[in-house]
Amino acid sequence: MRIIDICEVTKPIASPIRNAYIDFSKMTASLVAVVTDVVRDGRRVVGYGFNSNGRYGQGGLIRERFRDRILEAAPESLMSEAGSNLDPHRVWARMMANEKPGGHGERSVAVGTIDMAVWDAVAKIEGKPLFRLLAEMKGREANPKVFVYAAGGYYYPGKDNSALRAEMRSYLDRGYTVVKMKIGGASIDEDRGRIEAVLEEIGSQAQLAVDANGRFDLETGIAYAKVLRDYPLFWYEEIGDPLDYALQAAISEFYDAPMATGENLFSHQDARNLLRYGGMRPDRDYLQFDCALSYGLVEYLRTLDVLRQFGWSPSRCIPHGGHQMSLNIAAGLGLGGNESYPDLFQPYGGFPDGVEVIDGHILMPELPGIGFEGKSELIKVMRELAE
Ligand SMILES: O=C([O-])CC(=O)C(=O)O
Ligand SMILES: [Mg+2]
Repeated sequence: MRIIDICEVTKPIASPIRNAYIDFSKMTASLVAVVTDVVRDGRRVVGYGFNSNGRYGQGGLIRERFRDRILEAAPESLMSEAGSNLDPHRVWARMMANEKPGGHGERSVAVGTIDMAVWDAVAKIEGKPLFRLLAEMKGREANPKVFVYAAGGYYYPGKDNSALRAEMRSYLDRGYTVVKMKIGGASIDEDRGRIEAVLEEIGSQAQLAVDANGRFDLETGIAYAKVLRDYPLFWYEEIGDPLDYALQAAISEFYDAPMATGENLFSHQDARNLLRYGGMRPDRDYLQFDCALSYGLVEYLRTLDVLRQFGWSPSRCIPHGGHQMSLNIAAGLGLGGNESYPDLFQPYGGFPDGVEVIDGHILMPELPGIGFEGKSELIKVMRELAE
């Protein structure tokens, strides 16, 4: 068997929203297909992947470097020992040949996107859901019930507190028990009003997480911590620059309740530095590394090894990104859950058709691969690329 082609297309996922750092008016994502010569159920096996929101499409890097490295490799050098499937670790090593360490830039997004497609193909060739394959690989029991929370609460032109409340209410109506909103894109007084409006709306039906998207300096992060600690928040997310571990550690002196960060750390080395120097607490804080932005699942497995070395449980991980890849990792490897954007970044995010959120959890359907074939709007776009 072999990979016969790798296709990429850069697609818009633009919307008029903004967080404290960026707007999404020009946001794009790369969609990738890894085309194999394997046939299952009368159909060519094609693995699909895409990067999650927040970083832009990576067509340049994919087409100029990573695609060709894979296609130029001897097919048997990318296969498992048994020769019956691709070995994602070997494909990964091939992609990263002649790449220096450190300074991860956005090549981690390009590699993560292709890596997602490789895992999708591998699980389809095995004829199993990826989460079942991952659990088998690690000798553990899969748990198809996954916690998900609703991310939104963006700043939006003309959006007032009643619109924000209505948005959050709609998430509760759809079964979510944790909702997230943005902070740091307005004055602290305005944000306080927004938070109080949402807390009044959700009452005891749900919990609220807030996300500063790395906007704050130490002084502002502490000022917000002093306001936020009066509320029963689910977490206080990405307070300062993602690579400023000393800032993260300093905030923990002002904020006892859970904090979350990691969506902009793109390697297991960066994750290790966060755990070494960031003052994050394994009994309450959350880690949001997103494989689709950070060299894929091959690298995420290394990150999970780092967590173990530092005494962290995988259940403290609730990845950023709202994609089905992380749902599979959560169900297969025991993560604490996954993000979800009920109204954004479609058709890429979300769940297979018919999957409902009940009491803050979904049940993974038994679909081969990552499960994209179960989401009709998504698979339609994917097949336009390669089938
Ligand atoms: O607004 C964004 O860039 C997305 C984000 O931080 C999140 O989902 O946590
Ligand atoms: Mg975030």
